[in-house]
Amino acid sequence: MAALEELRNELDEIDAQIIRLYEQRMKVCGEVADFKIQNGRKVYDRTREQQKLAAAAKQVENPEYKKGVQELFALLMSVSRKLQYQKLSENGVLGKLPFIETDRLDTENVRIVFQGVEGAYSQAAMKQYFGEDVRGYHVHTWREAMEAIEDGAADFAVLPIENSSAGAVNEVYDLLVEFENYIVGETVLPVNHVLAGLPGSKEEQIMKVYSHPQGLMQCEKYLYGHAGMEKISVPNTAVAARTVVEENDPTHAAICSAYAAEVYGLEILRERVNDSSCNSTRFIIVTNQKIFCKEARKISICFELPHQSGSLYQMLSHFIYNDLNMTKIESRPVEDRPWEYRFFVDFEGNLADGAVKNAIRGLREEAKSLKILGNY
Ligand SMILES: O=C(O)C(=O)C[C@]1(C(=O)O)C=C[C@@H](O)C=C1
Repeated sequence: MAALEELRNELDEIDAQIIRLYEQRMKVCGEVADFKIQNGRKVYDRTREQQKLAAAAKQVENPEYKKGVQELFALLMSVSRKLQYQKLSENGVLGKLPFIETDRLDTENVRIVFQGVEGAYSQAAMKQYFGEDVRGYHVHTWREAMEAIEDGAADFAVLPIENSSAGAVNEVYDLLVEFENYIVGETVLPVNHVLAGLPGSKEEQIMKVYSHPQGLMQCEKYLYGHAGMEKISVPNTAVAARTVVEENDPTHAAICSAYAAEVYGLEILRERVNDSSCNSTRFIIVTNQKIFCKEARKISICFELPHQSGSLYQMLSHFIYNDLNMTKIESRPVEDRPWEYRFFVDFEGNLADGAVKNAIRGLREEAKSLKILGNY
């Protein structure tokens, strides 16, 4: 058997050839890009790539290596596309993104809509972002808040998108796809729930607990330890507090904020019933204009992918090759297409950055549909 040193020398020689061939290949890819710039052709050619992968597999003698060769070529073509998009970007043919850059958000004399009633966490988030004196009003559902923005009845909506312990607020993700509204800001609100009941009632007496499903989820451990408490979902934590007052029953309580308890004249029976001591909710600020601020640092997009092996991997390569830091990925089922998914990705960057334009161009060509949800 050959010594390791010898085998390594052999590998070094093979690798030197691969490197030379790689350089030759990339040089030709650069020429392909020049041709495409001149002739207005798209960088990504799915049919050609599929043919290439099939042809490469055919040329492999040892069947055990077929898969590896295909993976290698998929990667080579992905790197080739990155180089080509870079060239397109340098030649100014990447086209403008349909978003207008602004110095800062105009938040003077604006009207804000939030879901819930007086005392809702969304209201607290609104005040945290826009200030105590902001003009806000509430609606019953997140959909109504989105409609108010689309119709121009309000300038901004404040919607919860994610909780640190219960995860994504799925319905809001779906509404972002359905409506032509865009994210322009975000704010993270620490969420400390209390158990609140009628004045004079006691924690031991409580048989029914009202809250938003997310509120119940965030207090699962506490509720598990109090098995006698029946959990009842209502549209909002502040609605839960109001319901307790309306029902006027000392065995009923709400999981809500201390502020909601105060607004509805309830007594706090137990502080901090949330499982996590750092429980917090991220709220997004939504408007109907396609705008982004100069100093915006996060981009949210969503896309659907062709139902085929490796398509997500290829999409994600656009972040890697453009050095963009992806901070979050979520998936949601696509309506009426069982087992197909839409992906929601957050990544760091500004829509005016070359690397971002480059990545979005690539993503747009490869995805079945791509929507930029906002830069904030
Ligand atoms: O043939 C092309 O049109 C190319 O751009 C070259 C190439 C490759 O690297 O082989 C790269 C991107 C296309 O999607 C297909 C193939």
